[in-house]
Amino acid sequence: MNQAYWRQRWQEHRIGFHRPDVHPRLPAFWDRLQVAQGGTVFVPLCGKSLDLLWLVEQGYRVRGVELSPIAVQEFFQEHHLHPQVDSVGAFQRWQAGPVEIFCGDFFDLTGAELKDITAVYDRAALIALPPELRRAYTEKLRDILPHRPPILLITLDYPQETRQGPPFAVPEAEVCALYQPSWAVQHLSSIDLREEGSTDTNRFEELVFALRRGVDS
Ligand SMILES: C[S@@+](CC[C@H](N)C(=O)[O-])C[C@H]1O[C@@H](n2cnc3c(N)ncnc32)[C@H](O)[C@@H]1O
Repeated sequence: MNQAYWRQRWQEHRIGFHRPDVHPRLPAFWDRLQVAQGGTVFVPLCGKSLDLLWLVEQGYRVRGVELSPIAVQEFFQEHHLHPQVDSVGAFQRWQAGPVEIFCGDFFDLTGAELKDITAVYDRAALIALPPELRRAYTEKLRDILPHRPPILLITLDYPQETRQGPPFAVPEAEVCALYQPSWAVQHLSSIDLREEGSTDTNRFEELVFALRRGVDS
């Protein structure tokens, strides 16, 4: 699951993770974070998700980070947006009004780019990564978000031995181990995806968490 893997997936258009609609858990649970309008929401590993535009419609600015220039270009093209492109550190920054996408490697973020972030939305970022990178990902979040903005986190849970990730299973115990004590973990919901059309024969659940500033901050 290195950079070459994701770049190739975008090149070959193998992007089954991309939804043609807003992820249903975003409008259902976003209010639980109680983020004031006008704030800036960080969306790590954002792909070309329509969730960015939903957040803008709710009155936020959004700042994504995405490795693939194909994803970034398609996002702006598909929504008829005309971005300005410049360089910020190791990133190419694409910006159109309230939407900014930093094109480059999440692990190159320094934190300087995220000082004004008021919340984080993670759908299919943590679960896109294998176990060793999940640890590195959350350690990086800890470094670059010292003010500990609240996070809406969506993961999947299923018997990992039944399929190869990504997406990987990240159960509640692992979420707690990765984020606490920097963030306090509240499990908001478990949704049985087999009741929503998934044909899986094994347990296949989506988990939604609200993470709030914890005791180490
Ligand atoms: C499973 S997709 C999810 C995309 C998006 N969150 C969504 O819901 O559609 C994971 C995305 O992370 C990107 N990615 C993977 N590793 C990355 C890294 N180190 N830095 C930035 N983006 C990365 C991939 O290119 C891919 O678009």
